[in-house]
Amino acid sequence: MSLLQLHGITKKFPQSKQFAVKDIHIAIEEGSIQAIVGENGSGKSTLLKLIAGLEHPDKGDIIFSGQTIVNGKTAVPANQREVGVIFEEYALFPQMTILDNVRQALHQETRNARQIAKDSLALAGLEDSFNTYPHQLSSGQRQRAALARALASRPKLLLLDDPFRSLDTRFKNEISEDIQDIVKSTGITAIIASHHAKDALSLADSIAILHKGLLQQVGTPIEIYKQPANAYVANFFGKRNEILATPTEDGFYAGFGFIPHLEAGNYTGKVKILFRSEDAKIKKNTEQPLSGVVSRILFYGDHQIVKLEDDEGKQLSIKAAPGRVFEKGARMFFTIDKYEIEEAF
Ligand SMILES: Nc1ncnc2c1ncn2[C@@H]1O[C@H](COP(=O)(O)OP(=O)(O)OP(=O)(O)O)[C@@H](O)[C@H]1O
Repeated sequence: MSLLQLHGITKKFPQSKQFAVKDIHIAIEEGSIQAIVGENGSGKSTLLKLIAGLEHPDKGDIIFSGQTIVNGKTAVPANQREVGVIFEEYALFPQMTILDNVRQALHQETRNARQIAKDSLALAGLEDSFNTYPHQLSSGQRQRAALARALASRPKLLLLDDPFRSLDTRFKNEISEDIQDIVKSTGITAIIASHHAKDALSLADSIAILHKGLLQQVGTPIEIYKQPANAYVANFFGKRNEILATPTEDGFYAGFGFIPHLEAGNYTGKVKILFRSEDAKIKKNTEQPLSGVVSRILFYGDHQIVKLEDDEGKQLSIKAAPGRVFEKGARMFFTIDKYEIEEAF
């Protein structure tokens, strides 16, 4: 069942020429983690603010937990929506301990506020730091404290705006796993905005991609990665190789050699062959119709990327196992297991 539905949400700021978000339709399942990803300025924060009630859309409706909370000019105020937010602008108060920071987020009349704040901090993994001040915490711990503060009032929906922004990989992975655990154990629904595509792939149940305020695709991480709706989405999750090729009856000729393809004859003009570095394989067998000369080897610990060049200096990248030894200048043979074809012009 959907907890949240956006219907045709559109917002343009008066000072701006472009729409911040335009005609957004999306339904978010209860208890799920929805990632909203996109480059800087794509409209992620605006969308979260519209959901939180911190901005009002020019057009569109929002239905939250079965109730219409935004409809034309009318809207339920932000403080009456059961939404917890983690925005960079709402940093922790530096002069308060983190326990007081979390308590302060609760209603004054809340009974057992101290205990609730402690429970929230414990849920966010900060049971040993109640009396510390924000400056005494690491950036990862501060992010946890912000999480505890947003969770304290037990919202139905948690909005996190780029929670990994200033975290290094270790903290990022830890917090990412904790957010997953917390969401799944409390039943809270979370929407996480991030400009980092890879974080979203491992964390979210569903991913929505925004580009210049327009929704490009919504789907599971596997759908988005394996069946991108367009070239923008495909490249957002890692730039694809692009080889220019000429069709013949039974395949395509490219600078790297021949790519057999039974329906190549259906194409009249030049095409682009598009594939990810993991969809090609370097072979020991030298009787492959595709080859290139190693121009660069990039080692990443758990894998390496080998760049091959054709005779005209055009490059492509192939992912290889970390233990394999490659030599710059050597000719390597390869296959492309999965690719897309696009008309070039
Ligand atoms: N208060 C505002 N006044 C005017 N323009 C704004 C305002 N807030 C956002 N914008 C504009 O709306 C567009 C979307 O901005 P938004 O902050 O939502 O993007 P974002 O994807 O969250 O970017 P980032 O990753 O940099 O935070 C941008 O062009 C931005 O300049």
